[in-house]
Amino acid sequence: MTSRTLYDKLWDEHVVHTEEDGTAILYIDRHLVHEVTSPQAFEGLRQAGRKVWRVSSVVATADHNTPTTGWERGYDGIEDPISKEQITTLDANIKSFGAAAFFPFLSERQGIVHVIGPENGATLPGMTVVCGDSHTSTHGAFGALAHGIGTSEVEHVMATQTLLAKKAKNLLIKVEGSLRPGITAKDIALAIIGKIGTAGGTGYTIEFGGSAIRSLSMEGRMTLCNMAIEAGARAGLVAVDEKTIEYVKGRLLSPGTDQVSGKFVGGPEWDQAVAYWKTLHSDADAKFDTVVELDAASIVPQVTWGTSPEMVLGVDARVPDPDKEKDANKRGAIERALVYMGLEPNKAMEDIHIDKVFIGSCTNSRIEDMREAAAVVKRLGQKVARNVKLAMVVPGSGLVKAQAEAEGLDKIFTAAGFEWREPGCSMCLAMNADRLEPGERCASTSNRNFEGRQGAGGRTHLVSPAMAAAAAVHGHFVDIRRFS
Ligand SMILES: CC(C)[C@H](C(=O)O)[C@@H](O)C(=O)O
Ligand code: SF4
Repeated sequence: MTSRTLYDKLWDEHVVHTEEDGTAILYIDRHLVHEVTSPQAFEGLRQAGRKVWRVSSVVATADHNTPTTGWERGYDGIEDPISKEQITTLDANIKSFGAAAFFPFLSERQGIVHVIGPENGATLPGMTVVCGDSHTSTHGAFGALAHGIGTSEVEHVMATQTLLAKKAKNLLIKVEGSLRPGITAKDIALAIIGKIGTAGGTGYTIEFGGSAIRSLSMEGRMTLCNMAIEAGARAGLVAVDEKTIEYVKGRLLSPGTDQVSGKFVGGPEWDQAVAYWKTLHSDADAKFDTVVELDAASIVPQVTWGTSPEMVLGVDARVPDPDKEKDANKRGAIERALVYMGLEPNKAMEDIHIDKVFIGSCTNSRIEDMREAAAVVKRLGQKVARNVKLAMVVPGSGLVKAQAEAEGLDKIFTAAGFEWREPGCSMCLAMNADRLEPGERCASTSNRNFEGRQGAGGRTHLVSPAMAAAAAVHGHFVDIRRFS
């Protein structure tokens, strides 16, 4: 057999039929569902008198609209009536259509869909994973073919367990060498987008490879694949290795987990799965359509200065000067971004003062992110700076929250003046009570810095959790390498 990339293997394993023009029908193994993109899909099924084709493929949670405070008041704590309706509609839909697992608002395992999927073993290597959400690329960290779909496709998958798709091209992004102290997966992701641009991955499935990627934890790999979509690719992938298998072992829905005790017991199903998972890597001589290489040691802490993730520089740089840009289109884009962001050309990134800090989102709200941010706060030993009106830490799920609390991380945050919130998408996007006011500037660990993303007129700077924590304490961006 000819050599294949990991993407080729996953594709071949799931393709049911291919038309002459390349349109294919893909079988879908896992369907993750949240409250924003599912109501119309369920309504469509209802109107057509259809059922969900494979209920056991559905795992659902509420995340975008859930409040991050006031949980003691239960559903009454959801102030916004539209948010409340979305959340209760999901409850009702899952009740009538069913699911393999549902982690509703207020439940212990509730959280951001891209955090709870892997955490509960709903995401497994070799699966096709879809969700009506662009950051479904996150799950590719497990060697799963995972991408976001639209609401009409959500209904299509529910009705047929398949998706119409066209095969993308193969792009290998190879990051070799060792990261410098203080540099994280978030910095790799932003550095990649800075290099290839937000359209660099368009039409491709990206496989992230190289020694620096292999050295990343599963959390780091998820951060990286999460942002594949911001690089223009619908899916990102990392090959399966021992870390992948170790992470999956003993998770709620993983094979080999005893459903009564919730403990790992193993058995033939697990052994067979592991044997298959070990084949989930690109063959040594597999051909990629494009290869991009980065040197890990050259990556510095990244901070976005503009209104697109590709408008990013090292924290040791200065805000770009449009007058130095020869290309008229690029110059115009820089000028517009600087006006929106309220920034002067040539200002040192370290001199940018902030009003709010948001540590959370499906990019950076896992336990490792909480640990990294808390470690910085602890090391600096100071409180949140006076000019910072609000610094909030929002764990990605109830389980992350519980784990962080068991480790005492919440105490480190609250003692320093951070707010420790309930899990959800929170201030990543303005769909719930957490948002920026017009003109407010935020150091955010999320993945999008578009105009108005965190609230109308809000100004977002994307950074790693460590950089966000350091910025909270100093009141402006600082080079985390000085404390690492
Ligand atoms: C609400 C949802 C459809 C959206 C997405 O697709 O990504 C959101 O999660 C986002 O991050 O913008
Ligand atoms: S945390 Fe942000 S990016 Fe992730 S799913 Fe929620 S809104 Fe989308």
